[in-house]
Amino acid sequence: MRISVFGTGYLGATHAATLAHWGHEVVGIDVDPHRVRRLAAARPPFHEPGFAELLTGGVTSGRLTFSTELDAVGDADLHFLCVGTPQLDGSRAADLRAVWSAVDALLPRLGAGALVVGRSTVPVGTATLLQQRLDEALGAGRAEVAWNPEFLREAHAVEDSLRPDRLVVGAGSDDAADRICAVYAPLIDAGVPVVRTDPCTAELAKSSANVVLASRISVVNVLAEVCEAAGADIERLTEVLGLDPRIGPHYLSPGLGFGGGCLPKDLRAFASRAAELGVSTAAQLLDAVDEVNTHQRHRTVQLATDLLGGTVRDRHIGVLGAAFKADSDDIRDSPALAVASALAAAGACVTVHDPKAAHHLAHRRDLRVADGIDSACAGADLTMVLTDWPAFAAVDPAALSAVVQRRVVVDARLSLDVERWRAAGWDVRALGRPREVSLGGTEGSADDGVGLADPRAVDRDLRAG
Ligand SMILES: NC(=O)c1ccc[n+]([C@@H]2O[C@H](COP(=O)([O-])OP(=O)(O)OC[C@H]3O[C@@H](n4cnc5c(N)ncnc54)[C@H](O)[C@@H]3O)[C@@H](O)[C@H]2O)c1
Ligand SMILES: O=c1ccn([C@@H]2O[C@H](COP(=O)(O)OP(=O)(O)O[C@H]3O[C@H](CO)[C@@H](O)[C@H](O)[C@H]3O)[C@@H](O)[C@H]2O)c(=O)[nH]1
Repeated sequence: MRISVFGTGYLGATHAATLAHWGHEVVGIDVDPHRVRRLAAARPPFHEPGFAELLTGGVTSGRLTFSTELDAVGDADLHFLCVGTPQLDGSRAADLRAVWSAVDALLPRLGAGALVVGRSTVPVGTATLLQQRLDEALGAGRAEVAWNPEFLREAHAVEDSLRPDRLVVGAGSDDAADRICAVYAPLIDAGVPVVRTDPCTAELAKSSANVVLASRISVVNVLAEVCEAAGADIERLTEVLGLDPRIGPHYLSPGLGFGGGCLPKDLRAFASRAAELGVSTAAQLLDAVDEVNTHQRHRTVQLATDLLGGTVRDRHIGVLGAAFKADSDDIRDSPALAVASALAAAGACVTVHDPKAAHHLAHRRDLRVADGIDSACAGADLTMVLTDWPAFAAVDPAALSAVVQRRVVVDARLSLDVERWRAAGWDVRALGRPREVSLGGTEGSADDGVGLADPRAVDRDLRAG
């Protein structure tokens, strides 16, 4: 099948390469010439495990091309929309300008029977408006709009594309639904469940999933705060919750909360659209989810401040992580970066290390960037693990003791082996974990031996000099 893919970001580039892998002839269209040049040369513009191989396979087969030129769409008669739908400036709503612009660009190229298939995450009702636009411009029945949302996770984009757990096909006609299903024949033959529905339900299927996921994280983080206040342990608590088959063990990790290019903006766009539709209770619930999420960032900054005796000014903080999650270089709405930035704004000397996202920080004047864990933490009064990279969990705390000023770590992703770190003399703090007085304290560490488990002790220490 000859297919065009509009937008070649995390979603579109992965989708285009996956389609070519299945044998389709695919052209990826993007307005960003730099991105297109890289992709055409089989050089991934972002970090995504397995993507380089998939891209190279497609480009070298000749089935996968990229262009900024609309004429490259050629005689493709199925067009996927994978452009960005970020949050609109000054509003919670989604910014759909890229969607409209891609459709306007496509209009003169749509022959009779053309099918435009949305894959971007959009507010419910978008497909209906796009269909109206096509009908007005081309005449009713000439071209059809359908929605086929994508559920891939960054860091797992390739495996999620090659082996999704469901396909949602939202089309107004059986013909359109059949043509979309034909694109995914290898998946359907392999038994991936397909839900055929109308475009509105398909649009909602995607945004609703992200609303549920975001809400689940905020619920867990509320439970973590209660655990902390009550002296209970959130990790044992989520273990118990996960054993209930109605809840399940996945997506229950407490900590710094959700970020990225999807959950935060999709949550807000959903609330905004629901309000437009007159459903005000959605915003009541989802604003609370959003507030709880932001609260995790404030709590983490506050914890750092407390551990440094009430002020972070001129204190050295080694931050491990800038990406919004492990195995990604994406820093969109990254909780890690939000915390690092807030601490720098409060006067701390913040040095950040991230295995893949550091290139995004080159222009930042408020943050120093280190190319390794040791250099990020050299002389640190406080170490903070803000992204769940396995490399951070694998750090040898005894070895790190030699480079830091004080052995105090904030484990904002609850990813460290607490006993091991405590055995090496570290004071380990995490949102949701009971505040244990560290047995080894910081005695014998590179600092002056003041037990940092008690913020008042730090305060005394810092005031003393
Ligand atoms: N990132 C994910 O994991 C993921 C997963 C599922 C769904 N989504 C959804 O997919 C959409 C894209 O997300 P993303 O993360 O890939 O965004 P992105 O910012 O990485 O990529 C968007 C791309 O669209 C291009 N673009 C903008 N206007 C265009 C136009 N008129 N014509 C052609 N290209 C244009 C941009 O230059 C950019 O390369 C969003 O709606 C998002 O919510 C993303
Ligand atoms: O138990 C958890 C799980 C995740 N997170 C955080 O939540 C955010 C989002 O994580 P994840 O969902 O794994 O990554 P995304 O790539 O943003 O994927 C989400 O957003 C995509 C874009 O819409 C959807 O396609 C996916 O299905 C949906 O999981 C990250 O900051 C994670 O650190 C937690 O705090 N606790």
